[in-house]
Amino acid sequence: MTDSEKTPGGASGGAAAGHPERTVGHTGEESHPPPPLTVTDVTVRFAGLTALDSVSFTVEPGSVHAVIGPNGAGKSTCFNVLSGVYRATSGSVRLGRTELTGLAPHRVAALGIARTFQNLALPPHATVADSMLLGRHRLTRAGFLATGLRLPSAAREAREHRARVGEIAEFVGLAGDLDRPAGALPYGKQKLVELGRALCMEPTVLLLDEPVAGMTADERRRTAAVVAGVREGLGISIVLVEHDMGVVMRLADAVTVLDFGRRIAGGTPAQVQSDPAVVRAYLGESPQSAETAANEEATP
Ligand SMILES: Nc1ncnc2c1ncn2[C@@H]1O[C@H](COP(=O)(O)OP(=O)(O)OP(=O)(O)O)[C@@H](O)[C@H]1O
Repeated sequence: MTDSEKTPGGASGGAAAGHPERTVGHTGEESHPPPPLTVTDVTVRFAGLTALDSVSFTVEPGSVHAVIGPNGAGKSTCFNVLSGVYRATSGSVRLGRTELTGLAPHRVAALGIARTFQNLALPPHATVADSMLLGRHRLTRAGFLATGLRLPSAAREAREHRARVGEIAEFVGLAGDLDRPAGALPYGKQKLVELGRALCMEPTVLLLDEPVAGMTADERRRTAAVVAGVREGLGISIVLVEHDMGVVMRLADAVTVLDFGRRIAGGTPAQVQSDPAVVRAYLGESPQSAETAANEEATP
């Protein structure tokens, strides 16, 4: 991956111009590298079917970690365990020293793990700004009463949140769309609104569920550039479940490969790309042709 590919506004993207300063969070405090996200021996069983079988991997701080595998490999199950939607039958998921296993999704989110959805989950008539403001909910300090009574403190806080939404909108390339209904935007931009809403939570870990699924080639490139920019500019750890091998190869620092619920390989994109077990399971081709195919997909 070249530097330009990693940066929004670079050759492959042109998505976003301004990075919000990494040190300027909603609190104005200095941000620290996120703790590692450690998945240890996670098993998930559904009525006799083992969807995940003792899977372990670590998402290193500030890295993009892709989870890939053929259909039914267990990627979505893994994603759902990380976001708290599914409870692991056994094993553990930790953010630093904090155990996440068994926490409800809103508790996981409150710990700074934001997610996007494979299918769009935007309020249909809300503007882009209001949709993104939803992501600020957990950071809102003014209580119901202060907001309802329109106290100056609540008004000031609301202004600060809107300003931050503006910065993040610029970062993901939506600055010109803030007042438009999110539902009226092209699909690729709606997905960026979702990404922006997740970033508005000021997460330390971002879980992306097939972020480029259903996009045109141009939208894929723009979105990949934004994701690369998030990693570069904000230092957030990113877990990426994605079918598009080109995007995975371009964005990921590390890849975990699942097949029939088992982790069959892990390493850098180059390592897994030439791993015979991966080629057999995932690509079903000879290592030579698999590598060629992935390289071709990675070429914009
Ligand atoms: N809620 C559930 N109840 C029963 N079985 C499930 C459930 N969710 C997933 N499975 C099964 O677990 C296995 C793994 O599914 P999962 O959706 O995690 O795979 P995946 O890698 O995300 O597949 P795809 O790429 O097709 O989305 C599959 O056999 C699937 O049918």
